[in-house]
Amino acid sequence: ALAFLTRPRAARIPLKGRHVFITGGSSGIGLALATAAAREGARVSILARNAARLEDARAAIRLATGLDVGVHQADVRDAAAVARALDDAGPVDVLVCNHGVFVPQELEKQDMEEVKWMVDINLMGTFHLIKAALPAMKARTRETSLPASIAIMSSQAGQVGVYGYTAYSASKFALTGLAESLQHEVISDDIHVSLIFPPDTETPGLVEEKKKRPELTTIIADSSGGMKADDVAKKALNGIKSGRFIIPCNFEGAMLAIATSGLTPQSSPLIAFVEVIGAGLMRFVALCFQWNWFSTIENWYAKNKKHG
Ligand SMILES: NC(=O)C1=CN([C@@H]2O[C@H](COP(=O)(O)OP(=O)(O)OC[C@H]3O[C@@H](n4cnc5c(N)ncnc54)[C@H](OP(=O)(O)O)[C@@H]3O)[C@@H](O)[C@H]2O)C=CC1
Ligand SMILES: CCCCCCCCCCCCCCCC(=O)[C@@H](N)CO
Repeated sequence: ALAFLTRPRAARIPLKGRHVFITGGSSGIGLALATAAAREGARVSILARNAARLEDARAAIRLATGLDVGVHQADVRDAAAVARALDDAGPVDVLVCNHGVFVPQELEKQDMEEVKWMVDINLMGTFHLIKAALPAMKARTRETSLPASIAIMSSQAGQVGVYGYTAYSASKFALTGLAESLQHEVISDDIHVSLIFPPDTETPGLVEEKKKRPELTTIIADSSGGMKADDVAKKALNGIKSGRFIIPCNFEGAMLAIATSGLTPQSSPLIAFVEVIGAGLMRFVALCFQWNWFSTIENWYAKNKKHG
């Protein structure tokens, strides 16, 4: 019955010879994705703000793969600059909206400027990219009769709210609403939307984040095992190629995906089966995690005498 029910229908999205456009491709997970996609024979373009870091990334990818990637300098907050970059790059087959910023802080202590900055880049930047890329992507799937992909980098903090991440989690949860609605709108063009949910991942961004991260944020985030950027990139590309809507990256991520499966699209009958069977059990496991997190917060505040 699930094999009949699951929608959208399963797809195989080839990468070889196709144009993969990756934002935030100059660092961390984006750089790992660009390198892996180039290795798979894709034509890769990367976009970021800092020109020097883009050139360093291009050199690193050439060193690792012997292949050249296209670089585009733009701020995703600037819709016109994003449109120009996509125009220069040419029609895209696989759009990876990976750029992102994160500064954890209790909302009470965080400036509204910083909240807006995270939402503008993580959420509005993704809107700018999709708006600019979509017309040419649609024309291209009609032309080539090959399925295309729009992949969006979320985070496990986009599946569950975490102490210190009010702004960041809000920006990432919002991407789920965007992605679910968008999948309805683009399925008839054979475009498959993916949401990627990594745990803490060793990147230059994480090194910066850890300098400021509240202790409780780190304790709760440590509930999920850390990963290397190359491993996240591998999981992400496999998920994109299989046209998966939800792409978890580690074991905790697989549990989170079941616990939060709700009304998400699902093209795999096998995973749908695990979701149907696992839902009740994973809700129980989730309650145990929340019990543990609230106990930790309570004890931490008791110890540090920081009651509001
Ligand atoms: N590392 C982690 O622990 C996790 C990361 N993620 C998500 O993965 C993604 C990548 O993270 P990570 O690799 O750690 O990040 P890094 O900080 O290492 O890299 C971020 C990339 O995004 C680019 N970028 C940032 N702001 C903009 C902007 N306004 N316009 C264009 N490009 C921009 C950066 O280039 P430049 O600064 O030059 O613009 C850089 O290439 C993010 O969306 C993040 O939220 C999710 C879960 C865990
Ligand atoms: C049903 C049972 C579920 C059990 C597992 C729960 C684990 C949740 C941990 C949340 C971790 C959030 C990490 C955010 C990383 C990130 O995005 C920042 N580093 C910024 O980039």
